[in-house]
Amino acid sequence: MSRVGAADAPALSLRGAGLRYGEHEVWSGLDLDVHPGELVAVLGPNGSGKTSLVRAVLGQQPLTSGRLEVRGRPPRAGSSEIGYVPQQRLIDPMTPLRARDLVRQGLDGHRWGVPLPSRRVRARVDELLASVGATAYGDVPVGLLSGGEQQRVRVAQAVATDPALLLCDEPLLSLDLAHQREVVSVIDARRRAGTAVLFVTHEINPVLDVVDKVLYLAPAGHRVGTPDEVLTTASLTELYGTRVEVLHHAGRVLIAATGAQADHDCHPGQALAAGGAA
Ligand SMILES: Nc1ncnc2c1ncn2[C@@H]1O[C@H](COP(=O)(O)OP(=O)(O)OP(=O)(O)O)[C@@H](O)[C@H]1O
Repeated sequence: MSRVGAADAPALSLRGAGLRYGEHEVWSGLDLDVHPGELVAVLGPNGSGKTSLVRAVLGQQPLTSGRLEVRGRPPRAGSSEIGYVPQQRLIDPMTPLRARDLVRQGLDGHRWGVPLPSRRVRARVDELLASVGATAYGDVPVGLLSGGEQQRVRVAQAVATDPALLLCDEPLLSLDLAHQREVVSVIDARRRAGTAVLFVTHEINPVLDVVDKVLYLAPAGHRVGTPDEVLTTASLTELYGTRVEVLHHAGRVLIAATGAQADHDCHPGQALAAGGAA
């Protein structure tokens, strides 16, 4: 995997970051850098704090300790330096917006004052639609598109301002394998062009070929490293505090929870079926 600018200053940096809600510590002591051209997957069971991390990066949730910086500055809600791809949720078929209108919102959403001339906007929207392979359905009402097509359009919307950091919050949920592959390849194209990507997911396998590092959040702590370092029986057994088996088969990672506590925390059926991150 060639990495564009791993030597450059990180687009996202966390140092000793911690978050708690009242007495409930979600995570603490988190150190993580995501450089331009890197893709970091955030994995972990339900309730491990993945969404809380996304909200912290978006500037919606203050840390309780440590530091979080986007391009060297504290995060700001609504920053054009962050592109956000939300969880896949089907858009109502009656929504009166075309795909290109949604993408245009990505351009206008951060902009104050004089609007861009409409010819330039149209050209930029066309370019963005083309970059995610959505030219053919740019004029189709977005609610009539398939889940995968909608997700491509959301990626185009998220990268409209050419953000330094692309934050993807379980963008593959409820997509079939073919659509998962397509959406991952669209996101990976941005990554290869130098965008830093933080990709929250329940399943590592759809992104295994493009991931540089993994942040695994778990009940007994967290770990950052390459997939080979983090997704091992020893490492996950330690993180869950109970026996977890990691198997590699046909280029996929299969995670099987065997202890009673892990059965509760890891959703082993999903993990075994989907090669998920427990
Ligand atoms: N605003 C809040 N106030 C209090 N507790 C919260 C708040 N938001 C989240 N939590 C708790 O913090 C923990 C982490 O939640 P979070 O939603 O970040 O986890 P998650 O890994 O995204 O979970 P899932 O995979 O189920 O979406 C959970 O125990 C949750 O109940």
